[in-house]
Parts: sequence; structure tokens; C-alpha cells
Amino acid sequence: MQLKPAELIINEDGSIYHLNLLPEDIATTIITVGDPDRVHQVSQHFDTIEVKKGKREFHTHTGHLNGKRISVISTGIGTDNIDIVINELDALVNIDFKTRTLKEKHTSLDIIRIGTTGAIQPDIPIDTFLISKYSLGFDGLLHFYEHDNINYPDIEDEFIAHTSWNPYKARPYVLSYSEKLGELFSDNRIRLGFTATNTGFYGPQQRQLRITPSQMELLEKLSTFNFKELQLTNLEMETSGIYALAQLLGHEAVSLNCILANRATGEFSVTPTASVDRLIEFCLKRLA
Ligand SMILES: O=P(O)(O)O[C@H]1O[C@H](CO)[C@@H](O)[C@H]1O
Ligand SMILES: O=c1cc[nH]c(=O)[nH]1
Repeated sequence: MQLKPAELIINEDGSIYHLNLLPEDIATTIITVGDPDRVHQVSQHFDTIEVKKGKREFHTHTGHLNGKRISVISTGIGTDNIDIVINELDALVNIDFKTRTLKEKHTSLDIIRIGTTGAIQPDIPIDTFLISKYSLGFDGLLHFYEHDNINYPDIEDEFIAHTSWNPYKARPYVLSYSEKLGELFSDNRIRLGFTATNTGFYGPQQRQLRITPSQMELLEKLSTFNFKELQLTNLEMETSGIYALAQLLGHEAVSLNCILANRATGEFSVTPTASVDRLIEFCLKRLA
């Protein structure tokens, strides 16, 4: 079946609509970062850079490090952007742009998020790293796709009861990381966590500047949730969407987080750039 021009949108130069990339522009190992400035922060470690392209908040550098081809791409903030980025990356490897048909041979990508986060447990130190073994999505993105049994309804049900979850919000969904990538980055200095992915930075993460979030006690409910010893550890804004689309499309994904804030103690890192740098270096050492 041929994909219609309004379904698979290809720019005049043959690149995919938002990412502005050609199929040959990306590696099968992809690092995603939220901040477009972090793309250079990663690629400055590469030995060579062959592709530098961008459009909107989506900037990509592809290059080689110790013989391994790696792409780093900025997603901007939020799971709505993740829907675009992961679908378009998948299209670049699994759809034939000339015939507009799905390729018979599936290519699986390794997708690694290097992001920042706020811890919600007081014992998680600022400037340390955390790997999201599980994610809890408040964004609802998974519900827009057909899927069977990739999530954990028992954890979701207990979370909904524990927090008296407002039924006007999307049903939270729980997913897990790729075991393969989890093992690659496993390190006894890095905590494995259960990451909540939020639909905003202020009200959705119970931050009050001038307007009051509707359920201020939610932060405390999140930190006291406990499912068979599984506790929520941190808040950010992309991981559940990445895990959802990666699993639906047959890719491997893991989210690496640098703890910049601790919401329980009220602290924020005084060396955020250096701490993210250390996470980038750790990630690249394991990859290449
Ligand atoms: O530092 P990044 O990767 O953008 O990640 C975190 O920081 C942003 C909010 O400041 C959100 O995107 C959140 O997920
Ligand atoms: O508290 C934080 C810090 C980084 N990113 C978030 O989404 N929340």
C-alpha cells in the first residue's frame, strides 16, 4: 500500500517533513537530547561529523566515534515532539521514500535519551545519574496507538487508587526500558529508577509560581507510591513517549537522566552543564 502525500510528508529535497533528514543521514544508534544546544555538547566528542542539519527545534549531527556511527538529535520538550521524532526516525529506516511503501526488512534503532530531571526522593543526590527502568506516562500518547499488553495495568491501577487520579486526565501508563540497552549502561554507581513523564514543567510537576496546581498533594503522593517495593524516583517530560513508540515500532530505547533538581529537598544543581557533560561522556564511553 502506498502512503499518501499527506500521510508521509516528504520535503522537496527528499527529506522527512519535520526532521529535514534524508534516510542516509542517520545512524542506527541515536542519542536524543531535549535541548538543541546539547547536540553540539555531544557531537564535540565525535572524531568526525558528516551531517549537520536542522529545522525548528530538531537539530541533528551524525558522525563517528572510535569507528561507530552515531546520530544525536534534539527533540525539544515534551512527548508531543517525541511522537514526531520517533515516527520520523522510524520512517527514515523502515519506509522506502521512492515507492512510499513499507520496507520488507525491518531495521531496529538503538535510541538513548540523555536528559535532565528532577528527583522526588530526598536520598537521590543532585548531579548524579539515573536510568529509567520503568516509566509512568501522564501524557496519554500510548492510548492513540493500537497495542497489546506492552504496559503494566496492575501498577497503573494501584497508582490511580493511591493518588485518587483525576479522571479528566489521561490514564497513566507504565512501560519498561530495553533490557539490552539497560544492560549496556548498567553501572553500580547509577541508580535504576521509575520515572514519571509529565505533560508540563510547572502545574503538571506541582510547581507553583503565580497559579496554583489543582492537586498540590500529588507530589507527595508520587513520592509515597510503592508497588511491591517499586518507588517513583524522578520527573521529566519525554521518557514514556520514547518507550511507547520505540516498543510499538520495534526499536530499543533507554532513558539516561542527570539529576539537576531535587523536589523533596528543594535543591537545584549549581553545575548543570558540567554534570550533563559527565553523563554524555559516560554514555559515549559505553557506546563506542
Ligand atoms: O533536559 P531535557 O532533555 O530537555 O529534559 C528535561 O528538561 C526539560 C524541562 O526543563 C524537559 O524536556 C525534561 O524532560
Ligand atoms: O524538575 C525537573 C528538572 C528537569 N526536568 C524536568 O522536567 N523537571
